Amino acid sequence: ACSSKYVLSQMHPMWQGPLAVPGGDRQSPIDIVVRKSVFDSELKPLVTEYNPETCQQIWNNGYSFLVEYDDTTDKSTLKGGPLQDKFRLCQFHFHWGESNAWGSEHTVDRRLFPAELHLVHWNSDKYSLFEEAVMEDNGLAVIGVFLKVGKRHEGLQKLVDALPAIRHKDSVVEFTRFDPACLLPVNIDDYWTYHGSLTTPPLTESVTWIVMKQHIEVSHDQLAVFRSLLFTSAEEDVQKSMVNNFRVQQPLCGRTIRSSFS
Ligand SMILES: NS(=O)(=O)c1ccc(S(=O)(=O)NCc2cccs2)s1
Ligand SMILES: [Zn+2]
Repeated sequence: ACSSKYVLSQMHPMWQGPLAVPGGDRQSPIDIVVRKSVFDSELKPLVTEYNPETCQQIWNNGYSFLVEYDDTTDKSTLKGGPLQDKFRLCQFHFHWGESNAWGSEHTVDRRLFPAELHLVHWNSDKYSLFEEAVMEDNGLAVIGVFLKVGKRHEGLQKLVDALPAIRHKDSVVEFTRFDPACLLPVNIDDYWTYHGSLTTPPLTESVTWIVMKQHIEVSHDQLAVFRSLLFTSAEEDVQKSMVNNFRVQQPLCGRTIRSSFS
């Protein structure tokens, strides 16, 4: 539906359906067909400068859980790679399945991963607020990292231990001194990049996606704690497990996916 002319309810509970956006021809997520990606030697290495002191809170927004950073100054930033400007980290979150067989939003040659991390940044050279940047063409940059089930991720455990306190939608707890760099793979020089959108409402087509080729490993038990979260708030009488919070894949619509590696 590259030029769909309709949009279903933006409050579609699970956005699982073919939630289309008027004229949406650069929607996310997509399948990354490796042999169709184009090596671009002009792509630079990514430069992340994250300051753990800007970490503020962790909360359940009813779609995922988010770790939010103070983005009132350029303290935690991303530049380089495909980016012309400096981008400020505002939050990171994950998408995962009810089983280890699926859960990621992007796929690589149709391969699904059990989960996917998104580090969300906005263009602080051009805009003064995230809310502005989210509506603009080159407003956002999101780093995607695939998760595989294997050995325990020591850096992730601090975050896993905070999850029981935010089981219900709209619960929030203070969360400080967390360095998101510990969640990046060893090699961040190899990535795919393409122009796409947010994968949840408002679905705006303002994202430069940077999807890492190398995954990180987390343990089965760590991922099980993600699944203990709930979509529903404490007041609701029917509680629903927060699982399968990924969007269905969207048409490429002729877009080119570039790779930083040959
Ligand atoms: N999956 S994604 O990175 O394309 C984003 C979608 C919406 C985002 S948001 O920054 O507007 N926050 C709201 C959020 C909703 C769900 C998780 S976060 S980020
Ligand atoms: Zn996401």
